[in-house]
Amino acid sequence: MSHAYPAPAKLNLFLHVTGRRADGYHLLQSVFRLIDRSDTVHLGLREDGRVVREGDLPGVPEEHDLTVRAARLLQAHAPEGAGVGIRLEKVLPMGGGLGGGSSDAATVLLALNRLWQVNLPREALQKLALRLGADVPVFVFGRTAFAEGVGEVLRPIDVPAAWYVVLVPPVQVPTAAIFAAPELTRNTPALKIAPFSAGMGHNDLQPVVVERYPEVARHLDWLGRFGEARMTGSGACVFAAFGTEAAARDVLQQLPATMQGFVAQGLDRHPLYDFCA
Ligand SMILES: C[C@@](CO)(OP(=O)(O)O)[C@H](O)COP(=O)(O)OP(=O)(O)OC[C@H]1O[C@@H](n2ccc(N)nc2=O)[C@H](O)[C@@H]1O
Ligand SMILES: Nc1ncnc2c1ncn2[C@@H]1O[C@H](COP(=O)(O)OP(=O)(O)O)[C@@H](O)[C@H]1O
Repeated sequence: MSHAYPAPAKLNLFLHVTGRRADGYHLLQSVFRLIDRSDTVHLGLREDGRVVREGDLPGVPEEHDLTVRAARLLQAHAPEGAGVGIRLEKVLPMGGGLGGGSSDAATVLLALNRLWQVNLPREALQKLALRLGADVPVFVFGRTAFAEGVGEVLRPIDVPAAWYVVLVPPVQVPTAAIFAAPELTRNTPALKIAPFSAGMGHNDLQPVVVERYPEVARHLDWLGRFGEARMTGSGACVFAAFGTEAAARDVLQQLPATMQGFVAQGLDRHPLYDFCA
């Protein structure tokens, strides 16, 4: 018997690169907003101590799959014999800046924390999450967050209710290559945490991606006719915020046949928020 758990996407409402650590990782400031567009992670408990991926994820071998790695990390804290079969229903585009793979991994941590009765507190689970990637802790944190460090220093922040039009350009952007670009601005002055306001900040990765991926530029230009259009994370997806669902749907309806997109609502809480204390 397997159970289904949602893994929601995120948007970076802004993303500033404020510096670089000695190990090459970049220091960021960002507001992460979860949205109600999700992958689904199916988990079936096993008692033979094995973590098994069921089904294929094109381009991602089982040993690299963040969900498999997440389960194996948590196993160190689980009772003898705890195992799981993992099947993913992907909706979120890979390499889209929506954090799908990271969210899948966080969902595995949150769900197995309960199913295996590991009961780690949230902070400990966030530390494990960081070992999987800079983007994983925020999904365990589970609330709209002002992020610093490499994305792991998280504080809750209030953001007004919003509906987002998200466009999915038909390209995958490799995160590491964008951070490594010589022309990337790495010295945006650090902000003090302040009340969030619409249109606040910018995305330092955006000009680098726009220059290299004309499709991202084309999608930004189109969406920019209806609101402030911005890229999330290292792209390729772009979004704009609207005050009502009707306004967002009206824009999506006008999307040309050569583009793909969806409407999603901002979430104040991860659907599995209560899975850890
Ligand atoms: C840019 C962001 C913004 O939320 O999102 P995505 O576009 O990936 O969704 C994240 O910082 C991405 O986090 P994540 O996708 O987990 O990245 P990781 O696997 O940890 O790192 C991939 C590579 O990107 C570079 N990297 C990543 C994060 C960071 N703060 N500085 C970096 O320089 C490093 O070269 C690293 O090897
Ligand atoms: N379970 C997974 N789902 C998606 N991608 C994964 C997964 N495990 C590892 N990856 C790798 O992580 C990369 C980034 O994926 P993802 O988090 O979906 O996008 P992004 O980081 O751009 O938001 C993928 O291109 C893929 O190689």
